[in-house]
Amino acid sequence: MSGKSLLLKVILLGDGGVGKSSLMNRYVTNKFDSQAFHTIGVEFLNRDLEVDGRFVTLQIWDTAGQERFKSLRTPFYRGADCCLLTFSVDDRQSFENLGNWQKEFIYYADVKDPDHFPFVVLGNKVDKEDRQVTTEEAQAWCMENGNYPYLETSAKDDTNVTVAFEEAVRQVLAVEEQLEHCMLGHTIDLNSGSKASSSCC
Ligand SMILES: Nc1nc2c(ncn2[C@@H]2O[C@H](COP(=O)(O)OP(=O)(O)OP(=O)(O)O)[C@@H](O)[C@H]2O)c(=O)[nH]1
Repeated sequence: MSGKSLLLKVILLGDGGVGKSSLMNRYVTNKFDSQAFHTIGVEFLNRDLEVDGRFVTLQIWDTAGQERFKSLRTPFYRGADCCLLTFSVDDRQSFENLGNWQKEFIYYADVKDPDHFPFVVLGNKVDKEDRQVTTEEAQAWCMENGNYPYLETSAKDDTNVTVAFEEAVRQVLAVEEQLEHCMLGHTIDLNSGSKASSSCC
């Protein structure tokens, strides 16, 4: 891949066993392990991609979802450009815990402007038949909690996995573009001597 690449850090958060490591491994190595072990602390893998003409190196951080590993994962939240809040559609509790993961991330990543931070929500394991969370209620949660994009994935079947990581990149690029737009607006307004409009930043 040629051209200057933008390094983006995305982080996968969610309950233990929802499939975070499996999503990362499917995306980066195109492999799936039906006997995957729980993650201890954090792990990361890189993948280069091109989204809408931008070259990006995606650094994907996979965290341990089990509560006992909280102190090992939270120091790695800072500097993340996007957070993928993940639950498993066959595990209602993992869906109900999404709000806790969102709060934990905002606190430990020290997000200054949570309303504009790019979160993406993933409902994983859609290949399973014993579903406990409907698409509609997951979409409703996303609407109510920040109007986040929602994608249903399967690391096992490779459903929407690439789409999910590309969506994370698009969300980050959109925020970046908005910031650039606002800064440009301020510059123009400052040059013309008028008060800068703050409608978008
Ligand atoms: N059927 C199905 N099983 C999956 C899928 N994704 C992951 N699994 C299985 O679910 C189990 C847990 O997957 P992991 O990827 O280790 O889950 P995790 O969220 O990383 O778990 P922690 O490391 O404990 O936080 C493993 O047995 C996986 O094989 C999926 O899309 N479909």
